[in-house]
Amino acid sequence: GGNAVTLWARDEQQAAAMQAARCNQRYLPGLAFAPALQVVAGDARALAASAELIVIGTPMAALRGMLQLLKDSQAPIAWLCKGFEAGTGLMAHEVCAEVAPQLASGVLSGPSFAQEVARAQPTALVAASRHAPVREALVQAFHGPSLRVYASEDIVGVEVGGAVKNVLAIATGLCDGLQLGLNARAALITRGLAEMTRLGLALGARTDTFMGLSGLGDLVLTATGDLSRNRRVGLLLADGKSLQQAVDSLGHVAEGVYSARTVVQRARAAGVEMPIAECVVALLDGRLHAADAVARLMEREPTVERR
Ligand SMILES: NC(=O)C1=CN([C@@H]2O[C@H](COP(=O)(O)OP(=O)(O)OC[C@H]3O[C@@H](n4cnc5c(N)ncnc54)[C@H](O)[C@@H]3O)[C@@H](O)[C@H]2O)C=CC1
Ligand SMILES: O=C(CO)COP(=O)(O)O
Repeated sequence: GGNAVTLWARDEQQAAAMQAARCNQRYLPGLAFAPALQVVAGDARALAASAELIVIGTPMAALRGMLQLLKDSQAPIAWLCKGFEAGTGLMAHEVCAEVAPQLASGVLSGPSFAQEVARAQPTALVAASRHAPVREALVQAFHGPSLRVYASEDIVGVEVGGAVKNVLAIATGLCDGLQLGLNARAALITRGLAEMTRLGLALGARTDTFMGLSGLGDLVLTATGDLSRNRRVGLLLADGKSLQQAVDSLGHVAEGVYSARTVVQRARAAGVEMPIAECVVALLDGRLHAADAVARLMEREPTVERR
């Protein structure tokens, strides 16, 4: 978008290699950096002091540490993480409220495989924050010819959508790997969306958010798109790989593996039924075989169709 961007990396050697090659060989090979992008390592706090907008692009597990590092920043700050924090079960904005409540913060989320965004393929995102200046800064910085950025005040809904769709993508990967059929996949996505919505409403989200980019949008993308790491975990498990083998063979983070338990724990605490997510956790824990998971879901009592 013509903005001057500084990419800070924690690994000095990696930063120097990217700056020299003008490319991220490991994650986005063959895609040249824009001239306005500079890659650095070193003192992140000092760098943040002169930033107009800060974006944290790490897995959920690193968010707390990054917020601690950047907690004195004056600039609006947003994260890209999709998950609930393992151990605490907190959403990203709740982690921020614990670590740095004074920050003007938010999340940029929605259906967006990094490879496609980097190739400037058309993509739509949602910038969610309770602070109007953060929403405005994100739209102004990222909205452009290949990226539409919609604003939302419903950060709870957007973060629940981003976390739960990863768990459901593992389920649909399993479903497709076991060749259960297209009907089964459509059923999983639809009833999964109902689970996501129920949890979101219990945590204070708005219903319409789940019909939006970070709900239905990201669920459809991740559950059906083979670029998804979470979907690939499901496919590998269906192929008989252990969870460790599946995670090792990805070489990238699959957030659903780490947030599935916390999603289910928060649902139980809120009195929300999430049978598909419960099956994913039982599968990941090795307490259930895939074939038994199918039977468990199909043998549930008949009920009315509702959220
Ligand atoms: N890759 C994708 O297509 C998309 C990813 N996301 C979300 O963005 C988040 C990050 O995903 P990826 O970039 O794919 O993950 P990744 O595993 O590639 O990690 C991103 C970067 O964070 C760095 N990092 C890890 N731990 C760190 C720490 N403690 N301190 C500083 N840096 C650290 C890694 O070295 C890496 O360079 C996840 O929550 C994911 O769900 C959201 C949309 C699309
Ligand atoms: O969140 C994503 C796309 O919106 C990326 O999904 P995976 O983490 O499953 O690759």
